[in-house]
Formats: sequence, C-alpha cells, structure tokens
Amino acid sequence: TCLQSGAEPNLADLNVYGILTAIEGSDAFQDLMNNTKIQPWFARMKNLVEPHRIDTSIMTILECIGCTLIVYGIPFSMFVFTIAHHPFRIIIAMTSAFFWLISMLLSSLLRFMVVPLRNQLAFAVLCAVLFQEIFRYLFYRVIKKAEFSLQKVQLQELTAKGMTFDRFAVAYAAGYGFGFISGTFSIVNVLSDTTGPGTIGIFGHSQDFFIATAFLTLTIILLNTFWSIIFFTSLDKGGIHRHLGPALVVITHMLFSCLTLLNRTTKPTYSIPIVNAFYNTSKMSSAAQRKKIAIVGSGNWGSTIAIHIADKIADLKDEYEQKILMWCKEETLDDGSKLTEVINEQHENIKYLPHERIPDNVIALPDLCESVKDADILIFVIPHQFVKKTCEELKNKVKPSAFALTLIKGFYIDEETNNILLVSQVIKNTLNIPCLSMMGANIAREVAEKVFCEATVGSRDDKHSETVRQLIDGPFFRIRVYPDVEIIEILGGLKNVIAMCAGFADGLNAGFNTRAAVLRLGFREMVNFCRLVEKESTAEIYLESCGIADLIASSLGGRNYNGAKKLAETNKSLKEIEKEDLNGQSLQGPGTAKEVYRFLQGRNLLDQFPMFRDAYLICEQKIKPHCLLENLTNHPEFQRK
Ligand SMILES: NC(=O)C1=CN([C@@H]2O[C@H](COP(=O)(O)OP(=O)(O)OC[C@H]3O[C@@H](n4cnc5c(N)ncnc54)[C@H](O)[C@@H]3O)[C@@H](O)[C@H]2O)C=CC1
Ligand SMILES: O=C(CO)COP(=O)(O)O
Repeated sequence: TCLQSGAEPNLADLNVYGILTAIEGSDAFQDLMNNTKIQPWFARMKNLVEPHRIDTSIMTILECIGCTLIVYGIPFSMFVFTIAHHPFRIIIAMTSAFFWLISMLLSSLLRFMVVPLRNQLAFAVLCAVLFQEIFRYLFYRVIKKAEFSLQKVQLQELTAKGMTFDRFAVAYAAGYGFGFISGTFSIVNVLSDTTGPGTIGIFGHSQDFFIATAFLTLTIILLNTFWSIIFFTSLDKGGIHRHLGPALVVITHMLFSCLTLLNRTTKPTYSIPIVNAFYNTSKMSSAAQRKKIAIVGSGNWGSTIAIHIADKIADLKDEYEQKILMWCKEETLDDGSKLTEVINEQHENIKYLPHERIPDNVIALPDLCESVKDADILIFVIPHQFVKKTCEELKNKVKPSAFALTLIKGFYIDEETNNILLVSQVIKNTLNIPCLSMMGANIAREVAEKVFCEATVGSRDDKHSETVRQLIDGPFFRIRVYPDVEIIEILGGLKNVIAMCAGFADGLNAGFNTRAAVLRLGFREMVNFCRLVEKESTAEIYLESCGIADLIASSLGGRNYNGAKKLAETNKSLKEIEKEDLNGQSLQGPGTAKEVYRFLQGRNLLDQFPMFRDAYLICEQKIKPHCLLENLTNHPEFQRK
C-alpha cells in the first residue's frame, strides 16, 4: 500500500478499501487480515474514512425507491387514469395476470421435465415466450366467448354499471395485467438487492445495472400492453391480419427475451427493447385512433342507417372501431320484453324495422350518454321534435373533437325571434361540435333492402365530408356533397309538408295534371321559402336528391304522403292515422307544417305560400283538403311576370 502515516489516501487506497469493506466480516476478509500485512493499513484507512462515510443504508434505500418509481411510475398512472374506474377492466387485468402465472408455471414444468436442456438458458427463454404467447391467445379466446355471452344476456346491466364491452380497452387491460405481473416477477429480487449491502456492479458488471434493469422492466410492462393490443386487435380484424399481428408479437417478444442471452455483452443491448417499444407504440397508436361511431336514434331510418354503416365499415377496420353504439329509447314491447334486449339478442328491430337483420356489431344501448361518450362521429336520426331535449341531455357529454351528422327532416321556429332554428344548429350550439346534414330520397325500407338511392350531404369541411363518404357512399347509395348545410336541411323538412299535399290530392282522386301541378307549385314554394332564409351556393342544389328527388320519392310512397292520403279519404285526424298505421313511427310533416305556418304568419307571408298555409290548416282540420286544390288557381306563381 502507498498510504504513509499522516498522508491523505489516494484513489487506489479508496478503491481497495471500498472492496475490502464490502467483504468485511467474511472468512476471506479474516484470512486477509490474519495472513497479510494489510491490517495496519486497513485500520489507518478506517480511521480516516469512517468519519466522512455517508450512511449507505440511506443511499441504497434511495436507489431502491428511485428504481421502484422508474418501474411502476408510468404503469401506476396508467392504472389510475385508465383502469381503476372501470371494474370490468380491473377484472380483465387481474384474470390476464392469472393467465400469465399459469403460463410461467407450465413453462417451468416443461423445463424441469426436459432434463438434458434443463440448464440451458436459451431453452428457458424459448419455453417462457412460447407459453406466454399461447396463454395470451387462450385469454383472447376466453374473452371472445365471454363477450358473446355478455352481449347476449347482460349488456344493459353492464352498461348501467359503466362496464361497456370495449374491445380495445379489453386488449389494453389484458396486456396491462400480463405486463404488470411479468415485470413484477422480474424486478422484485433485483429491487430487494438495491437495498444493500452495496449497490456497486454485480459480478463486475456496470454500475448502471439497477437503473438499467428498472428501465428494462418498465419496457416489459409497456411492451406486454402493446403486444396484447396488437395481438387482440389483429385477431379481431381477421383476414391476413389474423396471422400477421400474432406473428409480429411472437417474433418481437422472442427477440426481446433473447437479450437475456446477451447479458454478458452489456451496453448495446439496452437500445434494442427501446426500439422495439417505439415500434410497437406506433403500431398500437394507430389502433387507438380508430374512429368510433354512435347513432342517436333507432327508429325506422335510424336502424336502417346503422345497418348500412356497419356494412360499410366492415371493409375499413383500420379506420373505424367496428362496434357501433346505437341509442335506443327504451320501451317495453307488448310481450313485456325490452326493445334494446330484443335488438341485441335477435339482431332485429322488430318494432321499427322488422325483418331486416342488424349486424352483431351494432349494439343498442338504452343509456343516451353512454352511447355517445367516446364517439368521434355522432349520427342524429330521431324525430325532430325530440332533438332539443335529447341534445340538452348530451350537453358536455360528447368528445370535444367529435362531429355530428343529422339525417333528421324537420326544424324549429325560435319562439323569441321567430327565425328558423335548424336541427344542425341545435346540435352545434348545445354540444359545441360541428354538424353536417344529409338529406335525400331515402325511404328507409328501400335502403334497408339495398335498392339504389342517392343523397345530398351538406358540409363545409373536407375532412368530415370524406368521413361521411366513407361511411355512406357505395354502389347502391351514392352521395353528392354541397356546402349548403342549411338549405339541404330546410328542403328535407319542407318536402314532408308538400308530400302531404300530394297525399291530399291523391286521396281526393285528383287528375294526374293536378297532381303534377301540386308537386311543381309545392316545389316552387319550397325554393322560395329557402330563399327567404339562406342564399344557396348554386341553384343546382334544388335539383339534387335533397330537393326535387326527395319530394318525388316521398310523394310516391312516404309515410306523410300515405297519412295525408288517408286523411283525405277518411276524414280521420292525422293523430288517429299515426296511431293506427305507424306503430310508434312518427309523421314529421304536421309538426313542420305548423312551424312553417308560424314563421310565415309572423312575416305576413301566408298568401305568398298558399300550399304551406293550407297544409297546416288541413292538418289542424280547420279546412278540408279540397280547399288546397281550389286555391291552386290563384297561386302567386301565376301573378309572376
Ligand atoms: N323513415 C324514413 O324513411 C326516413 C326518415 N327520415 C327522418 O329521420 C328522422 C327519424 O326517423 P325514423 O328513424 O324513421 O323514426 P321513426 O319515425 O321510426 O320514430 C320512432 C323513433 O322515435 C323514437 N322516439 C320516440 N319518442 C322519443 C323521445 N321522446 N325522444 C327521442 N326519441 C324518441 C323512438 O324511440 C323510435 O326510435 C325523422 O326526422 C325522419 O323524417 C329521413 C329519411 C328517411
Ligand atoms: O324522408 C323520407 C324519404 O326520403 C321518408 O319520408 P316519410 O317520413 O314521409 O316516410
């Protein structure tokens, strides 16, 4: 040794002293003291160093706390923010952790049984990875079975408790459970070593051992979460993805685990799991970004559009979450069953769209807010008189980044200003999200039977238009987009009133020439009315499906037309007719006729719109339907120069 009496110890002294104190008390240490001349030097060093010694137990405990925070900090936040509030996810995570434990048990059993390879690390890695992946797959199968039963019998109950069956969340919670338990198993021993007696490199390895292991364990937890998401969502997607996703997971898991075999080469191996995690995060985030669709309404048109969209998105699995939530105002049917249960069990809306199969991925929910909670696209399709109340209930309950599309034909007149208040405006103003409109000649039953039709979409946002195109446009349902959101919507409401006029004319057995005049003059009033309110971007809009085509279709076979025809034939009130013929479906024409009448009256314009005026008065049974036909001769159209 070089430490002279009275001199300061140099680095070599400190180094050797550090090593000896680490083994102090052992046989080797005693041997050294007894059989060499090192003892006086050691005593001098002890005198000099001990007064300056930092309490190592505090240091090592701090290291243990630091490593624990590295390992569990992020997973803990993930748990608190994404799992803890969902009992269903907690159950999934715990069950998945249990599956991991069984996989490890079986893997150890196999290793133990194959005696020649028992001590080969590579064999252990192979067994561990294969068993984990087999159990990941088994877990997926079990959940798939459970999902089916849950949806069949318990959906309402689950929803009421905030336990919706969200496949992505299930994959996430399953991966989290798998990762958490696997990470915990690989770190607990290491963490206990961090508490002392010394934390300087094990077996001469890097001093960064503990911290590196902590980061690696965090990576294990995160990777397992990503792997389950990739694994489960790929299996859900089907096709080639069924094989690619799981293969990717098994390969990356194997590569990651094989790092164990490189332990002795130390440093560069740390970067591999980080690259792996990065790659998996990017794969996973694309799955997380899949847009969710909610349909607010499940009547005749609501159920039809749900079927249509479910068919459309079946080919767009990367972009759209396949499950479509459809809000269904709960009602008890004649046999005592609940409508939502019937829809989810029989996959048919036997009340509002009988004999049409609703795909399994359309789930009817009785809870309005639950149905739209995570939705990126909200499709409103309820009778217009319920829009204000429905939107009020949804206030502050929808994603701020979502957008809406209204298929509702009808509007309000603001009581204070006597101005038109469109459904799209109510949605926009109450929910604070943009709202597009789609109207056209779309008699629901025919759309459900895949009979060719077209529609007009009102949108001023190219991205949203593209989304609507993806969801709706197809070989038997073509759409055209215009920026005239409001005019499209007003036309949709007004045509119901003029279709009633066509019904009155047919009910009175009017001549074909007169029936044609009713349609032309009615269409003229529709255009003139729109021009009182909004300036169209182009007059072409009136020749689109939302204009002339919807009027023709509705006047040939719409519910409003049929109801009005029956009124003219029987003298019954529309309320009675609605009750007798429509089994809960709703005539939108009478309500709109009333609103239009009020709007025109407030502006002293009733004489300029005699058909709108008379339609309302007939609905109210204040005049007879023949008056409408008699008044055609003095229509203001004939005073026009
Ligand atoms: N049926 C069709 O062929 C077409 C309808 N439309 C329009 O779509 C809208 C919806 O029509 P449909 O789906 O046919 O409905 P519908 O006429 O079948 O009405 C029944 C629906 O109204 C719901 N409802 C009853 N009371 C309610 C309340 N208090 N709050 C909320 N919802 C309630 C019922 O739950 C049921 O889903 C209407 O504005 C209609 O003009 C547009 C194009 C085609
Ligand atoms: O809007 C419709 C077709 O485009 C349906 O009209 P009805 O509500 O009169 O059936």
